[in-house]
Amino acid sequence: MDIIETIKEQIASNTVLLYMKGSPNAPQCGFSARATQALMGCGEKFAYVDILQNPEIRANLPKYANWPTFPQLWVAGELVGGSDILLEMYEKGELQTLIKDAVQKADA
Ligand SMILES: N[C@@H](CCC(=O)N[C@@H](CS)C(=O)NCC(=O)O)C(=O)O
Repeated sequence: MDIIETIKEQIASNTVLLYMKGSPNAPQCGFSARATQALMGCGEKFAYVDILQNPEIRANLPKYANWPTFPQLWVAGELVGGSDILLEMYEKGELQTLIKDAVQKADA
């Protein structure tokens, strides 16, 4: 499958999806570690893709997303942002609401 099709499919089939370096249990970058912590604090399940294991995604997602770096959080098919944005939203309680609402809608 074309790599952009793969990315689209991942985004479409996972309500909460984090593109990151490493895994939630073993993040390989401080930005990915902080994003994971904020997400875990939201209390919902989330999927992840380790871009260190997927060099083609690492090379192509920034262009597709128009977002240059990792981590990238996608919720309900939309890019939310990277670690700075996630932490800011988490502090305000906005990330929790966004994710809970999206998961509820997806389950309905
Ligand atoms: N301010 C960004 C910082 C993220 C960042 O600088 N990520 C770098 C280092 S992990 C990155 O993805 N570089 C491109 C790459 O490694 O492919 C955020 O909030 O997420």
